[in-house]
Amino acid sequence: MIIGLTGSIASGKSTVSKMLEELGYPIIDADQVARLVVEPGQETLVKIAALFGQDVIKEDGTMDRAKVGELIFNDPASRKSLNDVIHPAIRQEMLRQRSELLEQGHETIIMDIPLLFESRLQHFVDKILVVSVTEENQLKRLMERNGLNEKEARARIASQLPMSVKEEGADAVIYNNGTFDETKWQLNRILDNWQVQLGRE
Ligand SMILES: CC(C)(COP(=O)(O)OP(=O)(O)OC[C@H]1O[C@@H](n2cnc3c(N)ncnc32)[C@H](O)[C@@H]1O)[C@@H](O)C(=O)NCCC(=O)NCCS
Ligand SMILES: Nc1ncnc2c1ncn2[C@@H]1O[C@H](COP(=O)(O)OP(=O)(O)OP(=O)(O)O)[C@@H](O)[C@H]1O
Repeated sequence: MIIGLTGSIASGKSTVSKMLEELGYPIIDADQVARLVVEPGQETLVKIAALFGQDVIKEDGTMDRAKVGELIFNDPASRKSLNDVIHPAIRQEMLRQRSELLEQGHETIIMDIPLLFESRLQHFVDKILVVSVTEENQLKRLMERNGLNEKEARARIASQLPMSVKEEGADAVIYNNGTFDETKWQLNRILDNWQVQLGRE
């Protein structure tokens, strides 16, 4: 079974993904893949520099994530241009990792994809698990974690589909507003319900 783990920015996907990893499930992390495909020497990074200018490449040849973030979270047209260049590369690498894990005999694979709904990738997965959070907690956690002011944090939240739309498309929802233990308890209950097998035991 391929489980798609998604939610909104700072809703707690990485937190839940870590819990799943501790339980022994293999994880494909789209945010990590997004970093891989822009490493120095990658064609995608050259395309991004052509889009936004050499200014977004740091002296050591890596992408200036803060600069690109500032551009794309404040301007839908830039966001679309970046997505058009980077998403095909991310999709290709995620599918490669998925095949590799299936070949290794894993029965359950977690694909942590923040933009699963925005990019219409529902067909990549068998079940969709959404990590939800109230807007108040989301804003507070995002500002704290990324050191953003309220305006910057709101711009990032607004760059994604509303939480309610994602909940509607979910097979199960984790409400991540309480303690970490409460979140873990909800996760375990969902895995029991779905009768998820680890495989390779
Ligand atoms: C814009 C970038 C450079 C900012 O990097 P930064 O290190 O500050 O953030 P990070 O990569 O950890 O992403 C944090 C979160 O931002 C949100 N986010 C990232 N990219 C996008 C996007 N194009 N549209 C909407 N939300 C996004 C996601 O919820 C993600 O989990 C980076 O997010 C990026 O390369 N984005 C494009 C690739 C992408 O769409 N990634 C999302 C998963 S496929
Ligand atoms: N139940 C919780 N109680 C308190 N803080 C939490 C809880 N869950 C997550 N957090 C904190 O909120 C922040 C966002 O969580 P996390 O990084 O897991 O979100 P995410 O959905 O993976 O974010 P992104 O989309 O930006 O990658 C982190 O600093 C995390 O430690």
